[in-house]
Amino acid sequence: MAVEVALERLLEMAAATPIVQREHLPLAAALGRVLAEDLVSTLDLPPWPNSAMDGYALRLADWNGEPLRVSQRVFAGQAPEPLAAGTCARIFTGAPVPAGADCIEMQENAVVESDQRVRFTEPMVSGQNIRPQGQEATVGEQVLAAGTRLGPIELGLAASLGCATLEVVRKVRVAVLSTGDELVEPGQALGPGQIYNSNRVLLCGWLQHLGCEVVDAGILPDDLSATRERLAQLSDVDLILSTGGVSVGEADFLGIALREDGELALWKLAIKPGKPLTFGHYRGVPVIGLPGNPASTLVTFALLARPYLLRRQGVQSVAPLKFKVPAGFAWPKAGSRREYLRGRMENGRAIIYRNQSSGVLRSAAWAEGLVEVLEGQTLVEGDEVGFIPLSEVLG
Ligand SMILES: Nc1nc2c(c(=O)[nH]1)N[C@H]1C(S)=C(S)[C@@H](COP(=O)(O)OP(=O)(O)OC[C@H]3O[C@@H](n4cnc5c(N)ncnc54)[C@H](O)[C@@H]3O)O[C@H]1N2
Ligand code: MOO
Ligand SMILES: [Mg+2]
Repeated sequence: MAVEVALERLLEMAAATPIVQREHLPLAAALGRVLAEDLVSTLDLPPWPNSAMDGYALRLADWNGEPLRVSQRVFAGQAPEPLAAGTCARIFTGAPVPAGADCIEMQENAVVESDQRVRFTEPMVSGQNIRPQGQEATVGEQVLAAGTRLGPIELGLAASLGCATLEVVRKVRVAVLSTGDELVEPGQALGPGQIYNSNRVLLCGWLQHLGCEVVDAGILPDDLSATRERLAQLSDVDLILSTGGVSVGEADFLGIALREDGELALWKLAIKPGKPLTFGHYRGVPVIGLPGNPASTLVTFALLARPYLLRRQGVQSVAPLKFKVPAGFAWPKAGSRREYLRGRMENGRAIIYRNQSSGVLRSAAWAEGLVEVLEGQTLVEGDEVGFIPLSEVLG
C-alpha cells in the first residue's frame, strides 16, 4: 500500500472518532493543545491608533513648513488630550495618537529650535507612522480557527486579544507499549541477547510534545496470550501505540492478536523504513503498531501516527512541511518502497548519514530531516528530493 493511501485511510478513521470533550485552560497551560472553538476578537487591536515611532504627532494641514510648538507629551500607557490647533505633540512608540493628529514624524527628521519649537526637515504624508485602530483585528473577527494547534505564537496572539483562558480539546490518551523479549530498561545490566528499550522514551517524550496524555504500558513479552491480556487491559485509552512484533517472524504477535480478537485494517506499506506498519482495533480501541526498528518507529510515527493523533483532535493541516532540495548524494538503485533517509542540509544540498539501517537511531540524531526518495527513483547528485525537517514533526 502506498504511503499516501495509508495516510488517507488513517486520517479518515481519525476523523470518524474525534476527541469531542473539551477543557477550559489558563493560557499558559494550553501550550501544545488544540483549540476547540474559533477564537473571535472581542476588541479592536490595537484598540486605538498609536504611534509606530518616537517623534512628533501633528495635523498635516497645520504645517506650512514653519516650526510647530509642542503642546503635550504622550507616552505609551497615557491618554492624550486632543491636539491643539497649530501645534504638535511629542509622542513615543506605542502611545495613543492624540485626536486631530494625522501624521507622525520620527525624531530623526525633526530639529528642536532654540525656542523649543520643532522644525520638520522632510516632506510628510498623512497617516505616516500611525498604526490604525483595528489594523490587526476588529471586534467580532475570527482570529484563530477551531482545530488550530496552540504554539507560543498562538498563545501570544490570544494574550494580545485579552484572553486569559482558552477552550481546548482534551488530551488524547495514548498507551505506549514496547514489545520484545529482548528489551530491558536503561539502568539495568544487559543479559545475553538483550538490548535497551529506546522506543519507549522516544515515543513517550514525543507524545508529550504533541500534547498527548501518555500511559506507559511497559514492556510486553513476545507471547500471544500476554499480548491479548495486555491489550485488553488498555480499554480506556484513545489509542494503543506499540512498537515491534508486527512483522512475519514467529515472535511477532501484535497483528495476530488484532486479527483474531479485533480488526486488522492495514499493513505492508511501500515505505522504507517502516514496511510492516499495522493499524487496527482491539475490542474497539484503535491500535497503531509501529515497526520495532528504532528508525522505522521514528519514520512511521512522524509520517503516519503523528498526523493521525492530530486529526483525532480536529487539526486539519496535519501534513508536515516538505521542501524540494537538490540531492548532495547519488542513489543509483531504485527501490520499490518510498524511502525516508536520515539526512541534513550542507551547502544547500541534502546529504545523508553513512548508515541508513533501520536499526541505527544515531542516523536520526545526526539528521536535521527526512530525505524523501520516491518509489522507482534513481538519483544523481543535483536531482531533486523532498526534505522534511525533523524540527517540523517533533513538536
Ligand atoms: N522475513 C521478513 N522479515 C522481516 C521483514 C519482512 O518483510 N520479512 N520485514 C523487516 C522489516 S522491514 C522490519 S521494519 C522489521 C519489523 O519488525 P517488527 O516490527 O516485527 O519488530 P521486531 O521484530 O519486534 O523488532 C525489530 C527490531 O527492532 C528492535 N526493537 C524492537 N523494539 C525495540 C525497542 N523498543 N527499542 C529498541 N529496539 C527495538 C528489535 O530488537 C529488532 O532488532 O522486521 C523485518 N523482518
Ligand atoms: O521497513 Mo523496515 O523498517 O526497513 O527495517
Ligand atoms: Mg519482528
